[in-house]
Amino acid sequence: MCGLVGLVSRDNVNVAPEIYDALTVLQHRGQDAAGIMTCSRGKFNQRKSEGLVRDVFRQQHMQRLEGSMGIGHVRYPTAGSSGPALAQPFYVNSPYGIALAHNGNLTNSAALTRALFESELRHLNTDSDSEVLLNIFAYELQRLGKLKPQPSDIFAAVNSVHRRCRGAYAAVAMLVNHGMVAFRDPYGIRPLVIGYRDSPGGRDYLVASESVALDVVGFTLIDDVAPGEAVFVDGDGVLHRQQCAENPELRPCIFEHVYFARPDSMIDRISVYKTRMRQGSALASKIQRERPQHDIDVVIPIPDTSRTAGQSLAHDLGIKFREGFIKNRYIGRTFIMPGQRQRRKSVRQKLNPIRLEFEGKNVMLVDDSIVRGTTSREIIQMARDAGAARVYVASAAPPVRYPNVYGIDMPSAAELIAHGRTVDEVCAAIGADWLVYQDLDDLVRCSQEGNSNVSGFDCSVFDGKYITGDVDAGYLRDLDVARNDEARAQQDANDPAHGAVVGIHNDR
Ligand SMILES: O=P(O)(O)OC[C@H]1O[C@H](OP(=O)(O)OP(=O)(O)O)[C@H](O)[C@@H]1O
Ligand SMILES: NC(=O)CC[C@H](N)C(=O)O
Ligand SMILES: [Mg+2]
Repeated sequence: MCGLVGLVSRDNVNVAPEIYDALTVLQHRGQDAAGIMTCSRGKFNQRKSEGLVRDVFRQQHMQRLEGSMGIGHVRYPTAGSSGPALAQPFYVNSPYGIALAHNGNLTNSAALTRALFESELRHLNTDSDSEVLLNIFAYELQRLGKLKPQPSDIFAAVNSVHRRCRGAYAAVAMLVNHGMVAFRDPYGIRPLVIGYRDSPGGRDYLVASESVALDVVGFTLIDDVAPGEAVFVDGDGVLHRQQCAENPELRPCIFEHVYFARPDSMIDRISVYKTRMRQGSALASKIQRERPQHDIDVVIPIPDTSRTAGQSLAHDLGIKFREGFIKNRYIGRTFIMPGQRQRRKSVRQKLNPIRLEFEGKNVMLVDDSIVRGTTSREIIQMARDAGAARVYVASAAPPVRYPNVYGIDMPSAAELIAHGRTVDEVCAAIGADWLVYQDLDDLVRCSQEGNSNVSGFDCSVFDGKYITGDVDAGYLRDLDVARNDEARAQQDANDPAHGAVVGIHNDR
């Protein structure tokens, strides 16, 4: 999952500091690389590199990032290699000069790459699907041949993107002298919002992956960008919106509600926080139904994400809720780290038990999800080492059994602990005394209660049904071979530099 931001201001100010602030609250969506591009006096300025937002941008970079229009990105790789060359935004010089930032994952980037190369005579310098998306958009805009593109031209190009690209894409692009456009795939798999702020020079617009980014820089939410819709802020600062897909149908990724998004975000008018509270309540009902005579003494969340669901679970069960694990606030999210060794080590560095909450007690540990099982395995052992009598585990999401192809880095079924295992087998594999999972119907209901107009969600990691209809066994096999942990470690060993940043000057 990546995070993106785009800002156009009518004031004659540099927007880079605000983009920086917005990226810091989207950091949970991607920890590998970060970048900002701005536009001033008909030129792009850029800084992008591997690392966290706070490490990538120094004062000298911020000074160079001049301009009242800009876009930014935090990356969590799901396609291509890691490394500086794949940090975003991406740039093409023609037409107009376009920079683009993307959250999601294209499922037909191999076919599109061939078409771009063989028929459209375009060069791609990386193996990033986001560079593919940018070039498809650029090619479709160039074909229209306008010296000054009108909103209808921008929307026509987005329509062509929808016809050609498959998979998940929320994107923001900036066109030198002509404005900023943001669009969301026809299923709205990844989130995207737009907000405004009135400044002395007129109305400013901000698009972002999550509404928290609007909050932190003082913008008011206008709306979610609808599935298939494009929003375009032209060179005069006027906002245009248009539906650009033939059959849009909102099917947002439910894993955003489970894990990815911040609880203080609203996605498709659904409060992530309230949804997680409902998840805890639904889980409590299941426990009461299935084990009315349980002997749980205390409910302990595995920080951070499960704290919200853990509270309502404990409340509804009428059991004490205790913070039994303290999180080292300087360690990032472990699940989105590359490589299993780093993930396992980080769990130990990140969480430390408070012994007295465990000694002699039957503890129910709550997590939002169990994916590879890295966290639960370690945590259960830590709870036992801290003296717990019995260790029960509850997951606010159902078993994760299928790979994700829409922007979450779970490419390999074999790496998922619940793949091909029954609940009892997972329970044994993680070393718990009892394991209870949320039912998928309940999970969907918890999200839907926030907005009954959302008639369905992409639940592919739980049910193996891929909403874009183009993901078959062959695709999943190829993805597994190319991107499982071992394959990527091998790629890193073969090409540690992952290529150089080609395009715009990006000094250190
Ligand atoms: O089964 P696993 O493969 O370990 O993945 C699942 C775990 O990873 C995530 O935590 P993470 O540390 O990434 O972030 P958090 O602090 O937001 O909970 C998630 O919240 C689970 O705890
Ligand atoms: N998680 C994402 O949204 C990733 C975006 C893009 N597929 C990349 O790998 O850079
Ligand atoms: Mg966690």
